[in-house]
Amino acid sequence: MIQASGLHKSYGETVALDGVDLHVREGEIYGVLGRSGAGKSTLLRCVNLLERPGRGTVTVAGQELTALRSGELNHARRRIGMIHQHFALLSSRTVAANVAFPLEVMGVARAERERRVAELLDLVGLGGRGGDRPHQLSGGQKQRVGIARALAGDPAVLLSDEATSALDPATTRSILDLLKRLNAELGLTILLITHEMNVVKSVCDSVAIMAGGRIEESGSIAGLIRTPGSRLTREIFPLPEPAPAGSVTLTFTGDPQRPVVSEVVREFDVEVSILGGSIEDLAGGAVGRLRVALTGEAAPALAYLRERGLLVEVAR
Ligand SMILES: Nc1ncnc2c1ncn2[C@@H]1O[C@H](COP(=O)(O)OP(=O)(O)OP(=O)(O)O)[C@@H](O)[C@H]1O
Repeated sequence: MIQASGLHKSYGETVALDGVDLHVREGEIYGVLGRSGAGKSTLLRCVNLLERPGRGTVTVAGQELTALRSGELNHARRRIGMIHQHFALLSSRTVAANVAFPLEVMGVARAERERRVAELLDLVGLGGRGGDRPHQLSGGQKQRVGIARALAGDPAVLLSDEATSALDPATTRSILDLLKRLNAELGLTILLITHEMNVVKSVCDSVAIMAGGRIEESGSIAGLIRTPGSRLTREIFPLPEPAPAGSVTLTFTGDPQRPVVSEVVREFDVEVSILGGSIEDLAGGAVGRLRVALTGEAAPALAYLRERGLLVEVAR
């Protein structure tokens, strides 16, 4: 649904994007995670061509945006909604008039506009609040207005620029739940940028980790969790690094209740000491990571664990 290839962008001497490739599949929630200055906002602005990349191409919903002239580009951008950290609402307009704004720009007739605005406000849980002004709303409600406005043009893709960074944890949760529901019910593809691992953990199907204008690691979360040495896994499950020589780190997906450790102790001549670990609920299900020291006949026990689908990493 979104394909960016070889994106470069510089501001004077500062290289903000240094050869970025991004592939977001239709219907997924894709997170771009990175610290301040990593290049996330620049990447997002290049995806809808608010910023023109110095090199590289961007294709959204089958249309190569980098090949379009400005008139055609404005039209193509209707398929791309965007929400912002500080909501970007017009304070002089009512909630309904904020949501109606893109429809006015598109030339949608008044009766149809009113019908659509009422429908969008219901969709985001703000039915009946159309007459309010933005200052009468909480931060979470303002972001709901931002989401309704972004959906007004019936976009194929929603871009989210740190949409929950200004919100408290409970409100963040409710906005993430709303995005997840819109993704499931409307089939909306969502590309979000964030510096918060919690956002990635709770809603994303795929992720790209950015640093210094480059993507260091990307892919589906389920796939990265099963990739030896994955940085994402290390960041979600922080264990002391480097792992002590000879220690074994086990990553398991699926049923966290399954007694794999007691199984190996029972089946093999080994003893297991637990050095650390945790279990996390990710969007795709529970994942656990456990660091252990094995004494005795370790090799057949490790083979047994691998056969059961665990990722087994032995520190040298
Ligand atoms: N308009 C601009 N003019 C000059 N430099 C810029 C501009 N926009 C971004 N940069 C620089 O490009 C680099 C990447 O910035 P960008 O805003 O994309 O990072 P980010 O990961 O989104 O960080 P943040 O979360 O702080 O916005 C930074 O060094 C930044 O200073």
